[in-house]
Amino acid sequence: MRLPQAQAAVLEAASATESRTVEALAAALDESPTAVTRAAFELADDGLLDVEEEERESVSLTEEGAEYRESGLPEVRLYRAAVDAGADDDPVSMGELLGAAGLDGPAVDIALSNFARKGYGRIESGAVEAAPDADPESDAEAAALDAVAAGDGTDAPEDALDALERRGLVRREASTARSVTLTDAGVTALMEGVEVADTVGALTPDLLTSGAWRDVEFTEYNVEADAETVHGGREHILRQTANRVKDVLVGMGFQEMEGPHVDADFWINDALFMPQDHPARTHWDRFALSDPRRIDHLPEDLVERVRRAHLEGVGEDGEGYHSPWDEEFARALALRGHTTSLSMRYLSGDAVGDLEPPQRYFSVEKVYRNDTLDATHLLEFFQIEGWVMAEDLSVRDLMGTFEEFYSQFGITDIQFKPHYNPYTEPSFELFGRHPETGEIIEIGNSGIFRPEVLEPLGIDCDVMAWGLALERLLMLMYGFEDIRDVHGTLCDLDLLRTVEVVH
Ligand SMILES: N[C@@H](Cc1ccccc1)C(=O)O
Repeated sequence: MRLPQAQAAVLEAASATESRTVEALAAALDESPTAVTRAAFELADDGLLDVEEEERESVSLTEEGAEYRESGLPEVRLYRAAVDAGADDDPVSMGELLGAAGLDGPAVDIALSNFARKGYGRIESGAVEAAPDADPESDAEAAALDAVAAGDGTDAPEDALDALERRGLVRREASTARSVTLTDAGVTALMEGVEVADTVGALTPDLLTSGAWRDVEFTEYNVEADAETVHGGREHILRQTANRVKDVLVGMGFQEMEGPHVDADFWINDALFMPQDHPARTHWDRFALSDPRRIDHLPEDLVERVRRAHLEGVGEDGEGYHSPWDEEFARALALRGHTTSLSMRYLSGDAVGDLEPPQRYFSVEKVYRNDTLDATHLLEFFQIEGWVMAEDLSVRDLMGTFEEFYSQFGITDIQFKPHYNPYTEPSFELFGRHPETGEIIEIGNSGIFRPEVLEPLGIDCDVMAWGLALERLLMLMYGFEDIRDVHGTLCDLDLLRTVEVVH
């Protein structure tokens, strides 16, 4: 039998009685593991070799983990120092113990937070009390560190490894281990004799520059042989969906807005008739900038008209807030909490000049909120902002627009709930049903801008507007239950690699 060089070598190095790992073969043959793997898969496809795959976990120490294995875990060092100083009888001052244990910098916090957790004692008003019966010799995490260093970390107790991983002291990686054994057909082939075919398996720079590629014989590709999975780059599903949303809205006659992520409160709130003492304008909810702290340029006339609307309202029997309105407050810079700031910039004429009805604009852009992270909230997310400016708009137009928009994503059962926004009247929240849990989740907020918003902007027709959450749309389309699977530091790479595009 004639085989390409790599396959012949792997066949000869494999054994019928003992399975050999790809790594061992690669070392013995002085070949790369990738070349051996490829040859093994090709031989397997011809029935000459069995390839066995095993998912393995490997555990290794991080730099910090190695350091603590040398010097002891900070909490263990604190405990030993405490017992030496008699803290198992009487509390001893922490400063003294830290010195004795040689702990400083970040190790101090680490020692303190793990000391109590592991039952080594208590720390109260700066004094340490050591638990007399604690036993640092049987510290499970220290033992697991030793096991990992000795190379048999995968045998260490799972909860100790979990704790070490959370502390950043060990790294756990999954890998696929492949090993091969000769099949009967492989043994027969070897006995009958294997010749190395004089073929070239891969084009090299040498072959190209010397021109030798013209004369050599190339190995046939076996496109049916199994192969290692190579994950190429791929558009993130969130970006993919954002682009689809843009296409849909452009298809519905909308133009795209763009503008700053950091903006003046004037554009984010004041132009929207949000009172300056509104709870959402406190430092709790927004990410304020300290440098630069304020915007230099605001259109003066507009500032004056917005100020008057806040104080007195608009129209003959208008009602304002009658509370002070501070221009400096309006100039403060923050990361935008919604993209309605862009709508204000466009509607005011500031972005692209004065606009005559009818007009339709949208953006699919990031917004930032100081929320508590959970399955449906992130500190930053994408908002699908949009507005339509026309004579005589009604709630029907608003609902119809959403029905048309969401139906393009296969979502046909959205629900509306009356809502309150300082800047729209009437206002509606939108809800959709989660395809997996059946739960009704909020997907957006909308309304028709109030005269108090439109009049200062110099607009005398109707404007309906909305902000929809892109991530929530994604949840409805794909059935994701935890938004952190899709983005953020904990996202599930496997899911992102394999998720199918929904059409
Ligand atoms: N800004 C609102 C959405 C919205 C935009 C425009 C009009 C009405 C509502 C939000 O972030 O929830």
